[in-house]
Amino acid sequence: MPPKEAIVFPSLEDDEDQHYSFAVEYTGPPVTYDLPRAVPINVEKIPVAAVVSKVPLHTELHIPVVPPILAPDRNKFSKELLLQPTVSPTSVIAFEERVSDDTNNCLLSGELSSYESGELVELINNDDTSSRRLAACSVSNEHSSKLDSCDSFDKSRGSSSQARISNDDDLNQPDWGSNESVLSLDYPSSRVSSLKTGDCNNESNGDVRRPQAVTFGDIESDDGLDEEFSQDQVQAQVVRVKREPQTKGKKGSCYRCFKGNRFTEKEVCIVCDAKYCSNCVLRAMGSMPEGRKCVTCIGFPIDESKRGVLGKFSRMLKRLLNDLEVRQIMKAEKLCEANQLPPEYIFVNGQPLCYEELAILQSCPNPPKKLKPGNYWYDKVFGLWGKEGQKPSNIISPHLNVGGLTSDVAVGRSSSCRQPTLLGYIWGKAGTKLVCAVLSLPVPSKSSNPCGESLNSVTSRSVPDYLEQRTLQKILLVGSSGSGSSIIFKQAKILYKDVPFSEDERESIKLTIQTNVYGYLGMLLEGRERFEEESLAEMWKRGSKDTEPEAGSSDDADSKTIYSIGPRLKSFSDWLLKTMVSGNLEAIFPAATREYAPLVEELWKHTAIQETYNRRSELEMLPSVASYYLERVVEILKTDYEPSDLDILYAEGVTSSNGLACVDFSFPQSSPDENSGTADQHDSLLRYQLIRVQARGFGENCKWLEMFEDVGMVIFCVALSDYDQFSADGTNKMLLNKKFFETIVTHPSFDQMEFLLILNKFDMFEEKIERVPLTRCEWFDDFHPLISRHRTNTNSNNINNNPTLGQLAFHYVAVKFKRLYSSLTGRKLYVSHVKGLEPKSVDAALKLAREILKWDEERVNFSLMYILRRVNAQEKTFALTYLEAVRLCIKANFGIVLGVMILCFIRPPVRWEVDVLPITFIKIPGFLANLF
Ligand SMILES: Nc1nc2c(ncn2[C@@H]2O[C@H](COP(=O)(O)OP(=O)(O)OP(=O)(O)O)[C@@H](O)[C@H]2O)c(=O)[nH]1
Ligand SMILES: [Mg+2]
Repeated sequence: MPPKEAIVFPSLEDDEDQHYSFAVEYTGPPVTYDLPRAVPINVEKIPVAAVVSKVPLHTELHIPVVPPILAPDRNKFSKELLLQPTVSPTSVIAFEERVSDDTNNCLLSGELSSYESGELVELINNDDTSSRRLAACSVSNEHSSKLDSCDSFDKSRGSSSQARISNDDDLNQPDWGSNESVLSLDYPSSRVSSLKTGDCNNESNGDVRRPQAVTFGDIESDDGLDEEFSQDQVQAQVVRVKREPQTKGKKGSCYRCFKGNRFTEKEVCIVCDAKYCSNCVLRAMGSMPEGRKCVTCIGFPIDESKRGVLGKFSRMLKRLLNDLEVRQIMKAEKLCEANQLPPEYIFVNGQPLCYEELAILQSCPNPPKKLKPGNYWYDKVFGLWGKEGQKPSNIISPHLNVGGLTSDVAVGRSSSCRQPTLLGYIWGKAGTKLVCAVLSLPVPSKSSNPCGESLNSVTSRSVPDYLEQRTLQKILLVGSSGSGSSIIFKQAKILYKDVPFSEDERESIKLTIQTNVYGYLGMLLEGRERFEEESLAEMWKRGSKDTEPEAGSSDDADSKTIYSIGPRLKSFSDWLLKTMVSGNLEAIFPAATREYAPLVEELWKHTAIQETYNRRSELEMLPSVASYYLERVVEILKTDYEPSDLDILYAEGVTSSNGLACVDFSFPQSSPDENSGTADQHDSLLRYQLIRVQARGFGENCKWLEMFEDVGMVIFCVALSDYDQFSADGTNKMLLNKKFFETIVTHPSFDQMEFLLILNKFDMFEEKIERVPLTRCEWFDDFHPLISRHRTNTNSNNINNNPTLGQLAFHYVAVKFKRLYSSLTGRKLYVSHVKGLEPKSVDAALKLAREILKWDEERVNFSLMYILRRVNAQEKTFALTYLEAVRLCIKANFGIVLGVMILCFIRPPVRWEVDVLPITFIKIPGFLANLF
């Protein structure tokens, strides 16, 4: 019997007929009737002292003092079933089960006092994610004695039980109470009050043959049990026993119907390895709240050999269930608490981990990959990680407070990997890279860089900074609200990431989209009301003018227009508008999608809404993307809706509006037919990081801007279509953009920084400029384009011969910004027009950003890396200062000549001149420079 089922019974040699009750886990077939529920309590939060029954307290009576039960040490105990003393031989009073898992609410608890023997009780976990069924049973003294002597229970340890039932004779226990009192421990008094104390004490009660006394072994009490809880014993307890299947037929057959052979397709329980055929699997596994487990295995830890299959569905499940169900089950299987890796299975430097340590390990920037139970060694200084007795398998984040030994000992286990700290950050060095490649040794990822940070001196730290810059180029994307920065960010994800959005992201984006769609619907309903009022007013006006209202025509008929809806839809519409106004739209999800889908469908198909939708251009609040979703409103508001990449791209509110979002990517290699060379291949190896921050995210006076001074360039995003828009205080939005642009480009953090201005929403701009003059914005009041008479096609792309008005206006706006930038910084601004909704357009703009970075790099590349390779550690400080001066000169557009002059004037060591000067005049191709 596994320890969790250990039940403690008193020795009752003296009374063979005595009956006692206890709770065991119910393992029979599913029951058809509703089970009474035992409500959980969280004992951690309610330290409860013992409740003493209403015994007449004699002065000489010695009442045992029971300390409050503290939270169990989760490392010490796996599972224990605690039995409270029974009062009546045929009823169970109370029990509780401790489950050692990684939650704080690890206590299951219930009360069986009112249940008959054999009756089932559903035991609910505190977080309501799992429940257990227990049967109240009664056993004879004989059986209880057997249970008492059961192997799995080591009475002397006292650890498997919190409460022990005893008879009068067993008085050699130190803190046993009076033979007249009944105590209950770690149980709220309110609940304990259900104990029929009278029953316990009243000897005249026929049910009670003998008064009972209880003693309690507190988990962490210091009442002499400490020695008993030796470390070894505690460790012994955490060995989890593999659960055996309930039934087993002939070899290869289904464990439930006993049909089939080993070739029959079967689904396997990840706990007990029971195999079920497709006819039985759903019956045997139920709704699978913890994935593929028999109903009776729910709550049990998985068989560790099956960890690899967690979350990987079988073809059988896919056939039996729909996609959504399979995904939910797989998600639960991977993420539910019961299936998480038990920390005590992982030994690091000889010591088992505790929950906190495992959490640290798994959440560090560079965690071990595919962590499995076993013995590992970990070098805290270098972050080397490997299986005990083997070479390092990868480099994880260093300085994690996990495992037993210091790094010295750990390194001793694999001395070949030990490196003196004096070497500094060695991973960037070509030699190290080569050695690692030859010996198949792991190399730390860039994210595990803290290692380098903490080890290096100030001078040597600059070296990897240069190298780092060359491998991960950071690009800051900024723009004021509505400029389209988040759409560009999302486009980058979709364009350059293999998996742009994770399952979880998609799930939350789905809710966002559905909320948005309700919002758009609300705007339509608002518009409908307005249009209805307008047409009614018009009707009445016309009616009073043209004809007298016909005698007998009802008021109702008069007050109907194409925008009118029936009372039922009207009340739904009123409710939705009210919810929107109160800002509670999010609160009605996800129930809304289920409950209101039919109403939404009816509403959408109604002529009144369709007519309103036809006039959507008049609804100012309705964003242009709204129609994309409203066309598919019925499909989107269904529960099984799965957003496509395009849906996500168009969705508003997906990237946090004031927060920071970043994505790492490489530009994919161009297709073979495109003109690609070695440089292009090289580019696909370079990593870029796009960091998107919205204006609000910089805080007051852009105080957080300093955080981004290590970026390689800034992309500033402006919506071209803002020129005729005004903010709430009446300021033109283009002027607000201009002001924000000035703040950013003149910020000291971005001194000498390259800027690319993206003039976004070019599609809207081209369309709008035909209707609304650009001069609507006072900054553009001198825009007087010469328009060719031969201009026939407004969308012509032939910008040189016959530019469209939109193109002319774009150039004008671009020049305005360029002049502004030049006047503020004395530098050149790069500008690109973009249609944010078109991937190609965004791709072109981001590739332009890459080119700008490259030009910038190449200008600086001439000698820096070359010099750095040649100097020794002492010369490094001087070298770096020197090179920085050259770099700044070049960057500041003083030109190469000046850079070289400085090289000559400052007179670096002679051998540098010999090495460097000749190369300074040779442009090192980007890919060569990156090898250094
Ligand atoms: N027609 C058109 N719409 C665009 C374009 N770029 C963005 N939009 C839409 O403009 C709206 C605002 O774009 P976002 O990318 O969310 O703007 P933002 O800079 O993130 O601003 P906030 O969302 O306010 O933080 C969205 O509805 C986009 O779909 C474009 O080039 N053309
Ligand atoms: Mg946005």
